[in-house]
Amino acid sequence: MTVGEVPGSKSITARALFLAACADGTTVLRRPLWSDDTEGFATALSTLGYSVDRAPDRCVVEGSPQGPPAGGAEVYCRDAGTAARFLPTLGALGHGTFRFDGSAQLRRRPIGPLTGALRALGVDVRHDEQEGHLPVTVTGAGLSGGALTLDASLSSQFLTGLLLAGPLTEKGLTVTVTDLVSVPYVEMTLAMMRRFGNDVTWSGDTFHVPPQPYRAAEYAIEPDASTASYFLAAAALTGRTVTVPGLGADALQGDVRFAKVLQEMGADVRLRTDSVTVTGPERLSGITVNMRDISDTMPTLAAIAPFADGPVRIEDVYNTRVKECDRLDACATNLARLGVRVETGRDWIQIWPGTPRAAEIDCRGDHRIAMSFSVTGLRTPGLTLDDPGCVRKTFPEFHEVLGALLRDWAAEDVS
Ligand SMILES: O=C(O)C1=C[C@@H](OP(=O)(O)O)[C@@H](O)[C@H](O)C1
Ligand SMILES: C=C(OP(=O)(O)O)C(=O)O
Repeated sequence: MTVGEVPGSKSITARALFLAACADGTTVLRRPLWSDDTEGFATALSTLGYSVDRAPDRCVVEGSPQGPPAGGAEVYCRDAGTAARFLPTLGALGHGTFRFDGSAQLRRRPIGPLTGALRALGVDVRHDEQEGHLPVTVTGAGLSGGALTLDASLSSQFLTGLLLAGPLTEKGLTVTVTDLVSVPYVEMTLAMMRRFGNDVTWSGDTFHVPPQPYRAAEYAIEPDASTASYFLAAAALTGRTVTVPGLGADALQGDVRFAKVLQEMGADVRLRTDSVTVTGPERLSGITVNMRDISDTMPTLAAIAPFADGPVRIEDVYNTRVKECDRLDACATNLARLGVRVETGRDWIQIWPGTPRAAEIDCRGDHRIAMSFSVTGLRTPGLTLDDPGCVRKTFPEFHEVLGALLRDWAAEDVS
């Protein structure tokens, strides 16, 4: 069964919008994601004075290499970590006072390493309420650049925000990281900067970004690999076959490696250059896996783990505690509600085989908890979600697409 409706990558759409805004000329993005996060990102760019023309299957952006055309703005980042961690650097490149705020959920998430880095570069940054959190006011006067040290152990997005802005600084930017999570997202940033004409050098812990204009581009956005994980997990759990076209071994997104995790658990996985197919085994096997690089798929694995024939242990995912919610705690609490044995530590979770019973999932407003446990629901009659709508952050049509897949499977069984 082919899932043709996996929408565009959130992370690629956000970077492409940023790069388009910084480029000299007009950029056309093909098949961007339109969801709460990326609509918020595009709206934020409009608020910053950029011309952004949105259509369902494309987006046209007029770049402004001098920084935001607006001489000041109030930018609302909604729930989006990408907007909160990328856009303040645009404010710093601009001229005027730029205030960034977000939802209560986003305000709880850390931003201090990024604002500390901007201060180290001489930018006037003020946390308006709580140090290290939104709302934040950036008084931009252009960025001269220079060298700084960054702790990216809680989020790689701090580094991406700085790298993306680096080419538009006067002297360029040198960033040395003391720790770094989610490395594939940084590789994605560098690959996309390259497509827009900039070459970052990365050696050991240090990234050097030369001052260099970005060139506008025509850019096609891949389907979202984290979103695909729910459909691949659904196949793995039910013994069915799912193919996601447009996403394969050549993908920019590290989360495509989730298919390899399913393979290690016994699924039959075909990872071609531009598609991935998963066929579920009779029974998944238990596994111990380090998900530091692909931690957005930790809840997907946790949600199918009870159906494996042995314990599933997921390690090195501390920073999932500072995502849309504390995801280690949310997974553990919800699995326990389903009657499944589970234990967590600072940066790990272990789940034992069990037979989940009917319960309501406490989504905590987190799209990934809602989508992951919807997959558990495929083998748990009576499982419900307290907040199904929270999927709007990255995939507003999730429940409809999953429902259509189930109807196709039922039709297959009849014929
Ligand atoms: O740069 C990005 O687009 C992202 C990086 C990751 O965050 P962290 O670096 O905070 O782990 C990921 O979880 C998030 O969904 C998107
Ligand atoms: C962590 C996530 O989002 P962000 O950090 O971009 O808000 C996510 O989508 O799982």
